[in-house]
Amino acid sequence: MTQTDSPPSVLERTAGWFPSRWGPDDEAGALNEITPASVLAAVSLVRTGRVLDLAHVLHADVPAFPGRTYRSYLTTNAHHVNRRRPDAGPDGWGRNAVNWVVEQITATQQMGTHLDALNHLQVGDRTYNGHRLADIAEEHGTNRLGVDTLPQVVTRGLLLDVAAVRGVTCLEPGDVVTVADTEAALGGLSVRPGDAVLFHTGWGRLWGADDDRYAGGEPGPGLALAAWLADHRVALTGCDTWSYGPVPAEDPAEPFVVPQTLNVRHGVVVLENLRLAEAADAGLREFLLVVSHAKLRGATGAWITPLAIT
Ligand SMILES: N[C@@H](CC(=O)c1ccccc1NC=O)C(=O)O
Repeated sequence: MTQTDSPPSVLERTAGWFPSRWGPDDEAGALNEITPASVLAAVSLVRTGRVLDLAHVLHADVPAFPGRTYRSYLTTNAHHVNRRRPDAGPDGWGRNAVNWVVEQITATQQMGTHLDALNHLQVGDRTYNGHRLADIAEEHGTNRLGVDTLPQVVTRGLLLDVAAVRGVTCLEPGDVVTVADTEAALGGLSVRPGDAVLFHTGWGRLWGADDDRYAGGEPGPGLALAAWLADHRVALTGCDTWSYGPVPAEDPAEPFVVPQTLNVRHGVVVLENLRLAEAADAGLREFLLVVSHAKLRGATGAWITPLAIT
């Protein structure tokens, strides 16, 4: 957009996007592509019994987008209170001296390894399936498209090692992952409806090693690849980066347009901050993927620990 262009209206920008292919009331988006038959096919990929954990550990200092926070406070008060109960022994409650500790967590969602719900991103005020934020916002979250409305995921996963295809340890911030990279990384494999396509860019190697660089930008799938993934009817996709798609964006006038288009237009669910280096180093390519998320009512996302099972 040059200074003389006026941006398209939300109506123009989203023309033809709603209702989604799964109907106006759908809240599952492209996760509808996962069927009992595709789950069975995915399960048949399990041969070795190896389980790879694709999540990072979450704590207060992990890299994140400004405004997102996670704090955890341990409370040990029960140790004191239990000793003062009428039936306490000298060391705790009861003859068995039971005590406990529990932490209080204050946090935004969108921290650590997580899944974005289809209410997280909008074009103007429009979400997936065209809902207006003004109509779905409640005190606690949204009354549609919250993460609790997304099905839990068991599907075929593909890990595409873009860093290896490019012959680098790590792509650079703003590097655009292309359809050609994807086809090269696929080798003989093909993408099927309902698949989860995960991209290893090497960026995740910075997590905990150079968090400022990690959070300062990222490589990622470009808009053409996002369209290709939607055409191939993938259910979900994710990267070893804090968002999804290149930052800086391909067109600086369109920040975060890749996850925005995947969510709002195509209903494709995005996973972020995946821990993929170990899996890439192990040569992981095609596997059973299990992604279960906490059913937080109306929330914009949820922590996940994706499991790749071979
Ligand atoms: N989901 C993360 C990071 C992210 O992806 C993001 C951050 C700011 C604006 C748009 C984002 N796109 C989400 O898919 C977050 O919202 O903090």
